[in-house]
Amino acid sequence: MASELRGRLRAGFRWTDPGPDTDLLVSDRSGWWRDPLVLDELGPGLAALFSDAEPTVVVSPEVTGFLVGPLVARALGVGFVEAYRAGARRPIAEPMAWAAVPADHRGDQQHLGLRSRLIGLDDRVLVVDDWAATGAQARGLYTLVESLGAKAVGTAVIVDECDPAVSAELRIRGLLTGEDLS
Ligand SMILES: O=P(O)(O)OC[C@H]1O[C@H](OP(=O)(O)OP(=O)(O)O)[C@H](O)[C@@H]1O
Ligand SMILES: Nc1ncnc2[nH]cnc12
Repeated sequence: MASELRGRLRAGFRWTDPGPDTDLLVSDRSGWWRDPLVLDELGPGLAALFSDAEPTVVVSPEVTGFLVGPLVARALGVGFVEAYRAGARRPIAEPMAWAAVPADHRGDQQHLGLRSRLIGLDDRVLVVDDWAATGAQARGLYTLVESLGAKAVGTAVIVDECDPAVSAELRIRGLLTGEDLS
């Protein structure tokens, strides 16, 4: 099952050239969501990366994390909590906890926040996202959930292109590496 899922993820991914203003290619992940087999298998596939960790809740950053995180929560039989990027929308009128995110793969500094009543002292949090590049989102979310007394058990991503030392430090596990998509 995992190898079929990996094959579909590789087949559904494209690097896109956005034009002459930049040398950088951008990732087109839309083929993943368009493939019913990927939608069906992604949650169980990512959940299996942490079958040993007994998470009690999944936390994901907006915006692509809001798509992937609930699939994993469903597979684990646990709930899902949204982590919002500061400034991306109107303020949320409920008590929030915030943490700074170190500069990410774009070099941007951000803050991520979640509704503080949704994470408890006994929670074992699995961070889920589509991609880890520098590990900045994972690092920021660990700071955030640990500020609420919870434990961060690790981060499950579709693509892990972090330096291996960073992946090991942050307990990031992925279905694909950057090389799988080159
Ligand atoms: O490991 P890092 O350096 O933190 O990078 C990983 C983040 O980058 C992407 O987010 P992006 O800003 O492209 O937003 P998206 O959710 O809209 O795809 C991806 O979804 C991760 O959240
Ligand atoms: N979606 C993405 N998230 C993080 N790093 C990337 N590098 C290229 N595409 C990316």
